[in-house]
Amino acid sequence: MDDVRETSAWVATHSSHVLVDSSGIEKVVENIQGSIPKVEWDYEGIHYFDNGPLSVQYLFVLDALNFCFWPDKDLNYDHLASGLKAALQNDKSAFDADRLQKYTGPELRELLKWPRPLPLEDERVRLLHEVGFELERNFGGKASNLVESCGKSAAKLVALVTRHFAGFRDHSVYKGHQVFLYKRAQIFVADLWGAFKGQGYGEFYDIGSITMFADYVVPAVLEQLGVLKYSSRLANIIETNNEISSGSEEEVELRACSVYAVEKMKELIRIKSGKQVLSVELDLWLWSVGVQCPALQHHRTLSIYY
Ligand SMILES: Nc1nc2c(c(CN[C@H]3C=C[C@H](O)[C@@H]3O)cn2[C@@H]2O[C@H](COP(=O)(O)O)[C@@H](O)[C@H]2O)c(=O)[nH]1
Repeated sequence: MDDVRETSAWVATHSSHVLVDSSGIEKVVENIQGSIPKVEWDYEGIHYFDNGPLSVQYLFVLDALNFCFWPDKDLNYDHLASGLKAALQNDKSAFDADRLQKYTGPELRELLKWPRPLPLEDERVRLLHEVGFELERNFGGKASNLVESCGKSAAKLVALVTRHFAGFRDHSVYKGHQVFLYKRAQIFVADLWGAFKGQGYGEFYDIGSITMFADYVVPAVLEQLGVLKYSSRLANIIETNNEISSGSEEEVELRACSVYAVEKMKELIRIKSGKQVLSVELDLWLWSVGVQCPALQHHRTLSIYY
């Protein structure tokens, strides 16, 4: 994803609140000695997988809703992944394109067995409708057709998803420049690659083109590792759990600097050890470290993008 890589680098070199510290990157790379801890996709055992097109439909619905869990302190990503899995096991047609277009907020809550309104519930429902509608209109109702039309190219799939599904168009304007982060579109590709183990619907000859997924967990991990440094004002906002608005300089810098830092880390691993790791692999390692550390404080932005 050249757009993501290039525009994130632009932010990192013009940033005012977040600094990517190259000595922090060097320390991390030294510590891991050329091999990042291997984290298996679905190490938690929470995702639906049957090795067929229904798994693709599941992952697309999952990533359409894969954002903003923190406003409910008891809700997290695991609830979404396992809730959708149970819903599908219970009713194989639950994610058919026509059904997706009809869900209401209370029905979605019921599907996930969540006892109260979900954060940004109206947006979640709107995005489900969009997925159902666009899949039906352009892809015969099936996410597997969308994937098949990309000729095993991750970059093409991200481009196609962001072209057809407005909710996946994760971008901002920063200091007058358009910045692309495409977190949910890219994680959909990574989820396919991980779930299908690089085969079938998960085979992408250019999986190396995907960047890390700029969410709210990985930036916090990078800060803990000394890779990101925050201005004292930004550090204070995060420590006191104050919200940061979507599209603000601070928010775009937190996300874009994370993409840039992971790209730099990948480059340094290659230089030091000759090993070619993928941003997807670095991301899953960093993310799994973050979610296993409940005390880690992350930035809080109300956003449909992550
Ligand atoms: N960078 C990055 N961000 C990720 C994921 C995943 C899940 N990936 C699955 C794929 C295979 C594995 O087995 C994982 O289960 C979720 N998120 C983001 O985290 C946040 C949720 O945090 P909390 O509220 O604490 O649950 C939220 O922004 C969500 O969008 C990832 O892999 N990378």
